[in-house]
Amino acid sequence: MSDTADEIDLPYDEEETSQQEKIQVLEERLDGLESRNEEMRDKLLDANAENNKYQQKLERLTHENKKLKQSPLFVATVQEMTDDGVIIKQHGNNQEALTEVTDELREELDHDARVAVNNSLSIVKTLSDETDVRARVMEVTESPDVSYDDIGGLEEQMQEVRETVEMPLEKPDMFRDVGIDPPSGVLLYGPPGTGKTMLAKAVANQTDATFIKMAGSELVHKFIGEGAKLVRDLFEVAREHEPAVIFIDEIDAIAATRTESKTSGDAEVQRTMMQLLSEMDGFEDRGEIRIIAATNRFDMLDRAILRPGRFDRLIEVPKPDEEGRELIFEIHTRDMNVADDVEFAVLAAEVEEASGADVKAICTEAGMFAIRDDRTEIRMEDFRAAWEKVQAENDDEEVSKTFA
Ligand SMILES: Nc1ncnc2c1ncn2[C@@H]1O[C@H](COP(=O)(O)OP(=O)(O)OP(=O)(O)O)[C@@H](O)[C@H]1O
Repeated sequence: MSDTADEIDLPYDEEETSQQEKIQVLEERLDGLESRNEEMRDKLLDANAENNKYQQKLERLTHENKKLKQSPLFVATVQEMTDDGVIIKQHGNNQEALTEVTDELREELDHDARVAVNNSLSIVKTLSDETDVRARVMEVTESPDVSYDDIGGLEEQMQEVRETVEMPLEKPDMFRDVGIDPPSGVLLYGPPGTGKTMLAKAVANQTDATFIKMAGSELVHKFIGEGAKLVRDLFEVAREHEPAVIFIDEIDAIAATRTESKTSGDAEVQRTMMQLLSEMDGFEDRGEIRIIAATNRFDMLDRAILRPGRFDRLIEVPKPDEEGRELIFEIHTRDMNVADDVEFAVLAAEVEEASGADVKAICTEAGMFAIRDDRTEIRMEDFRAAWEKVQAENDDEEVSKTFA
């Protein structure tokens, strides 16, 4: 292609063509070039979008890869510092071991120091104090910013959570006067991304309670040997923060049906679950603490945790129906600049099988599509393209879970 005006090959004979003809020919050429330019620009945008998609995929896979490579650490306490190395005692199984350390690490260590060790019992890092581990697995929010208005399509579930968690916190006297015990624990079960965490946060917000969240999988997989102790800590932190709502996510990780195998991992899980049950059983005068647990794997739960006095109120949180999806679209687009032609009822019908979390992702992605197209208004086509993208991402996640 020519870069300078001198090099341009003119589509007419300079001498013989009239001025009028020249203008016409040049205008035609300009039109052609403009439309080519437009085409190239579209292609470039598509390529950029594609590039973005692969970039995101790459990031996700890199993250997944990193997660897979991180093996869990065990917690131990330093018993003795000897010339031959450091004697540590593992939590959980109380096994002692002699391990070598570098001079730098030795300086940081002391008798009774808590350390994290890897599979071969080498010290990986020192844990400064108890709150360190606590902070890693416990999320404490004085006042979560989710209200019932932010939840779409779970009317019945909201009603039930309000009766079983909110009422006992707000009107404990009523239960006493009537002479019944409020339900001990409430178990929310259903597919991922359907609003279980939101429900627990909203009830804490409504009752001005502190929201304390712990994920079952972190309890048993992050710091092996600490599970039971962390459960004790969890209830202690709740007592310190009354009124409080304890939310145990992925409870199946600590309360899965007992397996026959007696691996140390299983024993650890058992100990953690026993601690949870004993905290709940011995929690007669629970005061202003309510417990909500959540799971995506109801089928895997050990029935022991569902006995009366434990998680004895079960609430199913399903994927939203069409009406629910429409409400969730409305909630998540409250602050978005949506074009007049966008009809959430139509979209809700189209995004069959979408969870609440999917609908939220669609709204954010639709906004991204508008930005990419240099627009500030989000159109119907953006939402549709976003649904395609969210579906593709969900499929990718399924694949990486299968290979994990
Ligand atoms: N019913 C809903 N109404 C409004 N937003 C929702 C709803 N369900 C999910 N969402 C959106 O999806 C996000 C994830 O939902 P949430 O964490 O409550 O799901 P969950 O059921 O606890 O999922 P998981 O089982 O994966 O922990 C929320 O932050 C919210 O933005």
